[in-house]
Amino acid sequence: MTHSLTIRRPDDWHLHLRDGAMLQAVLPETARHFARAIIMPNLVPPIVTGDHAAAYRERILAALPDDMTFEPLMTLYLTEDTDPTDVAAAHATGLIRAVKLYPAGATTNSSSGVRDFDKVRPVLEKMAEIGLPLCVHGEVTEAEIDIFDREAVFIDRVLDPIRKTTPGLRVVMEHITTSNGVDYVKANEKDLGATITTHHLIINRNHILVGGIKPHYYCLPVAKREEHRLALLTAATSGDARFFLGTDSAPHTDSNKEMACGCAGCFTATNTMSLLAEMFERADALEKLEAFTSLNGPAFYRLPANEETITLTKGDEVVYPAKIESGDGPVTVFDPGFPLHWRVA
Ligand SMILES: NC(=O)N[C@@H](CC(=O)O)C(=O)O
Ligand SMILES: [Zn+2]
Ligand SMILES: [Zn+2]
Repeated sequence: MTHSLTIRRPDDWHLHLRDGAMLQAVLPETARHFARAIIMPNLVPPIVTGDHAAAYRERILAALPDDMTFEPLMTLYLTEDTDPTDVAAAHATGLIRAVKLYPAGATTNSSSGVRDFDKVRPVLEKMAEIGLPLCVHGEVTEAEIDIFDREAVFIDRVLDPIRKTTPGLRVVMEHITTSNGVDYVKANEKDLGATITTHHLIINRNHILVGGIKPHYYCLPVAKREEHRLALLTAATSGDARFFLGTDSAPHTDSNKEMACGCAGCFTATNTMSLLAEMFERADALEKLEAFTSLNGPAFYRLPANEETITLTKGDEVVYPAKIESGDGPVTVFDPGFPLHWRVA
């Protein structure tokens, strides 16, 4: 039995750091283990220009504790007014690594997102030309579509048409939650990858709803049936280079989660590596953990894998805080409902 595992230092290909007091509180939780992260641009107001991204990057670096190293990989929030020239310029200097597509109204702070996909065609064409990936929150927003079907319908009605009309566009399907997402990625050899979150490997929709509503398990896209969780676990532990970790660690204060209309998002930055080691061990796939957390993502983003390593060891139960404090109030750390024994040494 393996009790120690050394892997290249991981990266997080989908992360919410927020700003101000919350940024200050959550950044060390990620930087403790992760070398780099793709930083989501859904602030209020969103990060829509290269200038915004440069200023936000400086705020992140200023919030980083002196004894930590971490590289924020910036993104721009795609709107119907996004200027292809600004995108290309921010990409040319290495400032941004992706552009993020939120269908308007799909998730937290997405009201400035895209309503008419034809309006963003010039940006997408420019991105295809320069090889800049599009990260996609893949859910339709039509009121008549059941929330549990929104990812599958998005693939058919929005994503596949966009990919067909924009050949060469490199796409990351963010936080996939269904076997439909897994199958779509597998059916497309080129220019397509997907991030999978830590929590979607662990919970299904029963965890949210059975025995009382659990606001800290509510995120978007919402967790689906068990068969979908199993499809995600199989994809993540397969070693297939098209699947990589994007935690989607999304802090909200407890007062914003535990209310009549609670915010969507699970905060997993603190214990993600312990959670993943546990899930990969249960799947008898610890040897595939490094591909998922540390190799497949850099390969997709055409960046070198990290040279540093981390060592995970298995031992006594891992003690982690139930909540972290932020200047805005406490933030509950994702609790899988079972004890963890793997820790980063
Ligand atoms: N995943 C979530 O449930 N929430 C994210 C937004 C997102 O990634 O969709 C957030 O910003 O809180
Ligand atoms: Zn999202
Ligand atoms: Zn997210």
